[in-house]
Amino acid sequence: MGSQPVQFSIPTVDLSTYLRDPEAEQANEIVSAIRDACITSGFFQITGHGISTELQDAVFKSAEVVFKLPVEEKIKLQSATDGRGYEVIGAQTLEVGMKADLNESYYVGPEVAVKESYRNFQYPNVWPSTDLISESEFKEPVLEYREQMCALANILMRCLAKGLGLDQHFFDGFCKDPIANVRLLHYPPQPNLDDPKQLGAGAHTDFGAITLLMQDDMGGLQVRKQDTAEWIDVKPNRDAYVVNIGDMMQKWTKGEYNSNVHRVINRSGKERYSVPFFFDGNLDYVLRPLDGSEDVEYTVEEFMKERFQKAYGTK
Ligand SMILES: O=C(O)CCC(=O)C(=O)O
Ligand SMILES: [Fe+2]
Repeated sequence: MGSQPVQFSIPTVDLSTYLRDPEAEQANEIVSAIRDACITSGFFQITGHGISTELQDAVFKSAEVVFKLPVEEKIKLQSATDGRGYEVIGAQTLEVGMKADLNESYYVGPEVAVKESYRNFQYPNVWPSTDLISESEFKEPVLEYREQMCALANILMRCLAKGLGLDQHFFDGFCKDPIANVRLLHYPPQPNLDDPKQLGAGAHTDFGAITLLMQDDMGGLQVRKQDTAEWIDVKPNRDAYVVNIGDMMQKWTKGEYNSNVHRVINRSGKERYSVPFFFDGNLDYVLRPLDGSEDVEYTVEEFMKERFQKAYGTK
């Protein structure tokens, strides 16, 4: 027991027992399966998460509706600030040396009061005119979804804390009033399946604490198995969230939890939709090394600014 090295895996874990009673004996098995995933692949899938199919369908529908708008309407939904509203196809090239990523996306954060100036990462949302898309078709389901995903992320952070041998409430302060954004993503089919330089999303790691991804049935997400340099397909499962560890959590845990490289190639011949939810914690939270070592402390805001600067030279 415990002496076998943990194998690379992307397990599917049913969270329902944990949700019913986090103190139950079986809940410990869930915590332990999630820990094994976090220390190897950095990826796992969860079913039994409690988010309704109706709400998920409504969010996928919102994505379809917004991306079907004419290009001249979509570009009006771009924001002057990063991380909100529409982003055109090819706006990002996540992997150096590759063609621009073949996706378009739309970012939604929490609603904020109108002000003269905004703090980093706390910018106002951009909404399509209600002449184009009604609030009940877009704004309402996406905001409701964001709320529910925050609650689910909070629960997962408790599992992650337990998996590190910490009190389950250890991350509660980090989770309060978090920077947490929904990204609606649309990947057109690859025009040329033999072009190795064209990816839907180039190889990258996520920046924040954890990402919870809802994906359709098309497939295309791949995770890097570092020891063999293989790309492992993440099996699409409409009922599951793909959860992965981000760079902030990797650094915070001194590498115990793994922020792994992943990419997307839409080989399905059809449109692919996915909806990552990036959970990055409270901007003012001070990240202290979990092993109690005397490293410098830094806030979530400082970490995220530095990470964005490294990737895009902005902020
Ligand atoms: O669309 C996907 O499956 C993954 C998207 C992703 O990795 C990201 O947006 O960071
Ligand atoms: Fe990602």
